[in-house]
Amino acid sequence: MTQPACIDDFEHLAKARLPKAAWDYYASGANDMETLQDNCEAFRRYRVRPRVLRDVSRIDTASDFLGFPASCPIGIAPSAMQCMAHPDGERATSQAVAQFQSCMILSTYSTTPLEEVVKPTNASYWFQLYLYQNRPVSADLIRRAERAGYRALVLTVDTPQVGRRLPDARNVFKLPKPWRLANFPKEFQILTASERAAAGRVNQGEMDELTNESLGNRSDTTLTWVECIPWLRQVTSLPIILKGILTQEDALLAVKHGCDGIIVSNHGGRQLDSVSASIDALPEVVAAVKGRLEVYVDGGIRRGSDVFKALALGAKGVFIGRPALWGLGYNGQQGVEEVLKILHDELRLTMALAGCRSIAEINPGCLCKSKFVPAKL
Ligand SMILES: Cc1cc2nc3c(=O)[nH]c(=O)nc-3n(C[C@H](O)[C@H](O)[C@H](O)COP(=O)(O)O)c2cc1C
Ligand SMILES: CC(C)CC(=O)C(=O)O
Repeated sequence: MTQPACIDDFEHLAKARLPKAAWDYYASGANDMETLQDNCEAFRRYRVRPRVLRDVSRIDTASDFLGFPASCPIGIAPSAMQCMAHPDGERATSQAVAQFQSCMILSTYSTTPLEEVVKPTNASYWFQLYLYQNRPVSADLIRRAERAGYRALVLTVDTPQVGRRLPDARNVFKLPKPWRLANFPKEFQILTASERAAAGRVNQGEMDELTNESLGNRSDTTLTWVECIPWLRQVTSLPIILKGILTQEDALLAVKHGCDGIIVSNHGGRQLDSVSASIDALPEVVAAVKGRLEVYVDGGIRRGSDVFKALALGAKGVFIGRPALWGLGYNGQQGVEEVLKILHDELRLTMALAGCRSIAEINPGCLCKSKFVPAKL
């Protein structure tokens, strides 16, 4: 292949370059990976209803993330440990997003300190948060994110425990040296198998170690609506986005608790296997919130036409997870830029061929459902 021409090409190129354990960590979903597969297939059950003869000589993809302008409504979802994909890791992703003027959500489990990721540009940076039982640790992360210039906090709510990803269990996955979870001091780092043995712990695989017991502080499995959102409101004035909402019931609770946004997401099929594809959960969430907060979606977006479909179903914007990691693994910053550019170009072409000249013109009437799901060529 001389030049990658679509997102799937980046997947193949990155796979050929990355060590197996890193590839498996990025690629895998939970258990039988039904949701992972459905995230992509569900887009194929929607068909576009194109309008013609509408002067599509100028296509405008300008959008915004929480009011901050963006060149198009495609942002980067938080994914942990990006230095395994490329030594420049999160820095490279950030540079690409800055060039592209869109939005990057940085994972708590970044392999680059959060302060070194934000660029002085018009791009938006949001910080993804896992809350720990040891709340001062979380409060400290929030204050650092505020000082560094992050514009929103994204609380991931679908991960009270980490889903079981079988390839990681088989590989006994651990973050390879010299990389570290750069937002935490040394005592929070992941133990190696021998360190675990020395500490007398059962060797149950690194992912279990990483989060269920993890970081010396333990992810807080006791989180509830009534406790954690008011706590967040008390420690920060940044907008709060909940990531991992899949039902109208929880969407309504997000509205009730004064959240600023929702990301409809199943964590890229990595948490509870057999939940709905995110694009299938989107309409009920959009209908429930009735415009009272911003609704974004991630999961399975591999084409500009997928972005178009998500917007038609009411998403304010979309986030991509693995495609950015593939671009990064293939060619660092340039690879992520190419991934964003291809999706942007595809979105623009879809809009032109569907007769939509601006993001505002994309609406539910642009889509219909199809029972026929074409086989992937
Ligand atoms: C390797 C990997 C690591 C991830 N790490 C995080 C994380 O640290 N925090 C988080 O909220 N979501 C995390 N996610 C989930 C993504 O933010 C996003 O929901 C998902 O990747 C979207 O699906 P897609 O990969 O099909 O685009 C991760 C996903 C992947 C693939
Ligand atoms: C360390 C993990 C919990 C990060 C994550 O969210 C993931 O791997 O999906």
